[in-house]
Amino acid sequence: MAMKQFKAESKRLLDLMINSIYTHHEIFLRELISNASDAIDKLYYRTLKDGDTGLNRSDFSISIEPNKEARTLVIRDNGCGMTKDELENNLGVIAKSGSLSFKSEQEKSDDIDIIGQFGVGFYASFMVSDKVVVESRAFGSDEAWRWTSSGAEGYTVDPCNKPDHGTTITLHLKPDTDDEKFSDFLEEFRLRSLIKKYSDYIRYPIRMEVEKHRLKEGSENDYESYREVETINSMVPIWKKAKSEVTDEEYNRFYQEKFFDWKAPAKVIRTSTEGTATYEALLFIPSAAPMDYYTKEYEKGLALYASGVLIMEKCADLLPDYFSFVRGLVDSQDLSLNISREMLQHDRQLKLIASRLEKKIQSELSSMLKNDREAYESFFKAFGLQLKYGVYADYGTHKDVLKDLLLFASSNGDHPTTLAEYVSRMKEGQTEIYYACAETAARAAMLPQTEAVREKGYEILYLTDNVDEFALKMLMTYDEKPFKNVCADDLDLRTDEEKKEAEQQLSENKDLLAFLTESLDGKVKAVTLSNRLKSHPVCLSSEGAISIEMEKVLNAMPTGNESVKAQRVLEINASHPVFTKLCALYDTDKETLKSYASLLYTQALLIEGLPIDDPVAFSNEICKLMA
Ligand SMILES: Nc1ncnc2c1ncn2[C@@H]1O[C@H](COP(=O)(O)OP(=O)(O)OP(=O)(O)O)[C@@H](O)[C@H]1O
Repeated sequence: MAMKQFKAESKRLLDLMINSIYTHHEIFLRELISNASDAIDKLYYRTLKDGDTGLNRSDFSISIEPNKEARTLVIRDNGCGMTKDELENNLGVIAKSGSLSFKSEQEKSDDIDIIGQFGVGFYASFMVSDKVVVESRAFGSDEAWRWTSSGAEGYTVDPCNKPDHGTTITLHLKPDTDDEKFSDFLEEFRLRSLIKKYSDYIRYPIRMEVEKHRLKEGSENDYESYREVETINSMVPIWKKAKSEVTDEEYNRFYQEKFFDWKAPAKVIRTSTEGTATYEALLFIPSAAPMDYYTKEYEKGLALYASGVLIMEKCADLLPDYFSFVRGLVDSQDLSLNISREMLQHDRQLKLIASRLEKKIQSELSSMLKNDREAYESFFKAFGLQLKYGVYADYGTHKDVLKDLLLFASSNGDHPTTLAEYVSRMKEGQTEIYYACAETAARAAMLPQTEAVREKGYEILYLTDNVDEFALKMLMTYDEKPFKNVCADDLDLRTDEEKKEAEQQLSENKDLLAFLTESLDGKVKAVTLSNRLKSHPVCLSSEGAISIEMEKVLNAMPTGNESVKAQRVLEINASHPVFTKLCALYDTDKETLKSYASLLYTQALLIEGLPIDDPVAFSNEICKLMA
């Protein structure tokens, strides 16, 4: 058959594999064994479900056959096999083509990352081979096909003879170089250790002919060697092994291989129950968010096994959205193999398992927060946003699960705080939990409105994510203490005496303030004297439920319309020299006063990080003053 070309993306990946400077060439074997195991899974699943294959579990196996003379390594399985079309579609096009597109063009030389982050699967064979031959016969088909490729220039597919169903992959190993002896991959010892290292938990026997020794018949000390096929892997899935038998390293490796993460997980959770719902679960909290985590490409879910047989790769119903970062699997004997996706959604057992897992994840995170603060803070950096969305979502239904897992920056120091810690530090007489919103904690700290609160010795939470204030609004209170935005117009920290004094000042300046309000022509609801400003001349506050920060967030949403507006109030500091000036102008020069009102309002907008209506006019006004 004529040579066919690889699809562009596949060719790119293939080039990377062939010229790989990646040091872990050995992973090719793990990839091919995993594929073989997946292919057997498919056929075994069909065997259990339909019972029409005439096969038993004990019929399935994977075999590894090194041949030093021919310099080939064969990986053989009796799984589902591939039709001609499947051979072309599966091996001519990279399955996870999406993974590659995450990497931008300029980064593509960094092949270590790509290999580490995404399973490269079948193409890994080209890291060690200069020619790969795949012979396959789909179960139930009477034809077999041979796919051959010597690398990036393309591949051919021809008919071949293959008596049994399944797939046989023959790797023609590259010649040895000074840096790497590819012929090592034909050594029994090396192959055995690779199988143990990477594929021990594969649930089908991985067989290899090995050299053994025994006493010669009739002799007492004369040994002879002989060859025998041996099962190399222990076959017990990692989640079925006794906890004491599995090392942290093994869990990490399992996680990294199964979920294509180049970092070890932040936490491994192993849990099982018996009774109304019997299951074993092995869960992982990743230490960093995958690149697609905060996009709609990311799919949450846990792998679901029924008595050790994989029935679904990603069962979304097992995880609430706010814990969507958790990866792992659940194996339960209560589930039927025949269960469909739709039925699963209504399955009581599954609901029960999901709710237990939710509690378990919550309690593990709490204990991490308590016992390993550093790890928790780095977890929260990666996934805290998801937890905060969780508080806000579904009308706050899940707030009790999540409220003690939240962290916020605060005026208390460089480390983020929990709400409970904040409350424990509240001063006598403090009744509210104060917060300020801005793009960064540093900017929040600079807001003029924070000054008076800090001066009282009250701590302030600095909210820097868009969702933060919405989440706090959903919580309403923590430990019965209401949350209070330092920019809210009804924040009042004054003593009765101070209040009285201020009231008098307000009535004395009534006309001036009314004039300023009017001259701002609807831009603010009112201009008033501030009860919170200390050294700054002006600030904006908001009246009612929508804060200025919420207005910003809502209007920035793609679906937002500009009609959501906070009720703005311009506050002026009566102790500031600028105010004295305003009073004087009111009596002598109302035109200049009008322009000052506009300047002060624009300054307040800038301080809040809000866009100004007419930057050119603002600049002209300033220049006029300077000249
Ligand atoms: N031994 C095999 N038997 C049957 N089908 C196979 C075999 N090896 C590979 N395939 C098919 O080829 C496809 C591509 O394999 P490849 O290893 O490149 O990607 P993958 O297994 O889908 O992804 P990954 O290895 O990254 O999990 C597989 O999805 C599978 O359909």
